[in-house]
Amino acid sequence: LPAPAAAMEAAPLVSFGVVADIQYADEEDGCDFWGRRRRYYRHSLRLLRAAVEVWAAEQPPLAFVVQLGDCIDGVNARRGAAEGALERVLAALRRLPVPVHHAWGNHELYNFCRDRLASSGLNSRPAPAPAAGPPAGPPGDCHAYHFSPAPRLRFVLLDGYDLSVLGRDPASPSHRESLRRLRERNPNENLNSPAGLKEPQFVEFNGGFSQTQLDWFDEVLKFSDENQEKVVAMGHLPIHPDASDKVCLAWNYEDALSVIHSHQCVVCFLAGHLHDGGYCLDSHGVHHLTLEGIIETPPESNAFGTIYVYDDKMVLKGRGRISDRVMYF
Ligand SMILES: Nc1ncnc2c1ncn2[C@@H]1O[C@H](COP(=O)(O)OP(=O)(O)O)[C@@H](O)[C@H]1O
Repeated sequence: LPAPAAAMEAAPLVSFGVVADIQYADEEDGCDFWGRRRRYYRHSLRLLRAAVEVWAAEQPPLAFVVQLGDCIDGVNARRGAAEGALERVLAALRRLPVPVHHAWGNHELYNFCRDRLASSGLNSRPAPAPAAGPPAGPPGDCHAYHFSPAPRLRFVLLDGYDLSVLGRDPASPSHRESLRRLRERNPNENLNSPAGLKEPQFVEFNGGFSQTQLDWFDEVLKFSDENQEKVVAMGHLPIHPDASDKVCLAWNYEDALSVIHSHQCVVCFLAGHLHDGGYCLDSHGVHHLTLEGIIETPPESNAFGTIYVYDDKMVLKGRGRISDRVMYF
């Protein structure tokens, strides 16, 4: 901003850091499934540390950071390196004096079962639960919750792998139900393949939202509507086709969108998963921002951002291959 405009800009209600798909592993560079995109497994930790340095120096200080999932890569599981890799990522983030909210992605679930995630540093559900307002989260082991960092502003973290064949005991009813849903729409022998599917998001590396989670989400948004709050919702998986490719969406993204669209309060949905990033303003005025992933970012660049929330807009200051963006409400 030119100086006079900058001087007129009021302080933000809150500012926070965002980062997606770090996918750290102490491994040589690799590539994506198609062999087209390089994945910088080892450098990703250096890029995260550089992000943390920038965030830590920000004035006014950030209120929190959102890590949108896939913080370590599935290759760690095959090498018995999951715990060590996670500890390195969490240690980098611990240099920040603010809380970090962690979405759980497919790569967390390649490395850990949900019980282990719940007892790890990736369980970011605040304790104790808020005294007033809607329930802190849905019942069960879903990693979804809400918090209010400033008056009239609420953040809701959703768990897109609540319905999933990843991270749950294959003998559990929830795994069986998820596998049934997946097979119903994906007849491929390799359930990671979207080949020939009418709904290409029905692959094993995605997941969905249970009705229990959607009902809870609806209850939170009802409370926010009644209290004139603005809501930023977020999760690993994108929920709008115009902010994603056809494959990388949550299985039942339409259900999450209908909950959002039946309320006034949601202004933005933040996601990761799609390493190329994406953005759209949907038909109901909700901004869908999918962040570029660190893992496919060359070591000389970076991919993280800071979002400043004002009464009438959110301003994304992107670093490296993430662009600046102003999102009006
Ligand atoms: N088109 C596809 N057909 C079959 N398997 C696929 C396809 N795309 C991805 N996969 C497999 O699905 C898993 C997740 O894909 P990947 O691209 O690594 O996801 P992420 O972007 O979350 O790292 C990998 O095991 C990958 O080999």
